[in-house]
Amino acid sequence: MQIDSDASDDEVPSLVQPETNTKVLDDQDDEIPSLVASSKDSSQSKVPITIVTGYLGAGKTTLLNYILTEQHGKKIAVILNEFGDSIDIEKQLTISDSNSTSAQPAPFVPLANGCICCSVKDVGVAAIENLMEQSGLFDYILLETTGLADPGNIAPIFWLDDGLGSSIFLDGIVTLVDAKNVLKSLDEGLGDEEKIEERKKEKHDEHGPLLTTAHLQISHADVILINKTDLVSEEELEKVTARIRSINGLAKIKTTTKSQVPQLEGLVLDLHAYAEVTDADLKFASKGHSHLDPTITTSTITFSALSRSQVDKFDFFLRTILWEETLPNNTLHQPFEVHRLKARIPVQDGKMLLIQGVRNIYDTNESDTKADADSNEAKLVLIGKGVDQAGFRESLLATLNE
Ligand SMILES: Nc1nc2c(ncn2[C@@H]2O[C@H](COP(=O)(O)OP(=O)(O)OP(=O)(O)O)[C@@H](O)[C@H]2O)c(=O)[nH]1
Ligand SMILES: [Zn+2]
Repeated sequence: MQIDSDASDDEVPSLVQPETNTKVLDDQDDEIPSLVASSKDSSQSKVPITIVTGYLGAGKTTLLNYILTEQHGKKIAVILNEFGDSIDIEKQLTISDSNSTSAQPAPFVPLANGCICCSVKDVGVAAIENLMEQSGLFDYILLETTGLADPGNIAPIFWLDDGLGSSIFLDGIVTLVDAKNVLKSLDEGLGDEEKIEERKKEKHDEHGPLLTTAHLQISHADVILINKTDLVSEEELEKVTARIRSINGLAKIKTTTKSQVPQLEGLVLDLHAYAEVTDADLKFASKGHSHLDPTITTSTITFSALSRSQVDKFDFFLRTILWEETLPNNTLHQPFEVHRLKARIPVQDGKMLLIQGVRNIYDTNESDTKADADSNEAKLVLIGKGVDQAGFRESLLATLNE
């Protein structure tokens, strides 16, 4: 089954071949799922969306096909998305905001296992809104982005409380990488002097190796599937895994062949990656993995529980690093760029601050969660460029003790 045409960019791909659809039907004669709204109140509940990203040919479509034929008890809307960069998305958002009723209805193709497919070739976000008007038809959205998409531009659209986020919530980002080609893609930011000079001008980026799309897709991921394991040796696979782990210390990493994930729950569906900040995740990231990649690293800053009066100071620190890309109380730092951020910060009055961030957006929740006896320590995990410089911790401590 093919639901995406890789060869052609201006043709709406045919989503499901009829014979495949029939075959799936045959497999489950006794249980034909209905497309009627489930018993829970779907007008109230938000629908989770998982963004599936990955470099050209990494196996995204293969993964979606696999999910569409697996039994998972969910009615999944699959969206093949062709919006590439932030400019396009913003344009589409504006169009669909002012004119959402006239958005072309996307063609839906119901599948026997309860999935529905929808092609969103050019309409982008408008089609998702159109989908939402039919909520009740499905209870999960999977969005396949094009090979060159930067998930850092897409994620905030679905994470924010206003706008589209009101009916959809971002469950997480799954990045597929091609085990055979990913190291080459990551190294593209290093070589070719002329190209680097050119891109430096474009990006106003004067320091260090350049970010590649592969870096962006790995640094923003909550789950990384290293696919095409059949094409590499065990040693190569270990090398790839270590390099990816050094970039993103927070993500779950699994290896797959033909995108066959061992289980969908927790690896593709229901990741809760933007809802939870677990102690286990942060502890894992804090173990201090090797710095194998010169461009992006994961860095953990640990410090003591905050007093109530330091909570605002911590927030000031976050605003300054995320919005101004500078370190407060430190004028000598190297440039940096934060892609992903998670923190668990105990406050002395017994509360716990749970913080999530993607690029320059962050969200702080104060919970009654008690700190574990062995981890009354505050942890801030940062993934990005230049986040491992010592200046981060010094700046944070100076700001907290002002
Ligand atoms: N050898 C091998 N081939 C694979 C594997 N997974 C997928 N492929 C093949 O790789 C090619 C690309 O897979 P797709 O699933 O179309 O990749 P994609 O990420 O959707 O690609 P784009 O849409 O072009 O970005 C197809 O021919 C797949 O059959 C794998 O684990 N091993
Ligand atoms: Zn594809």
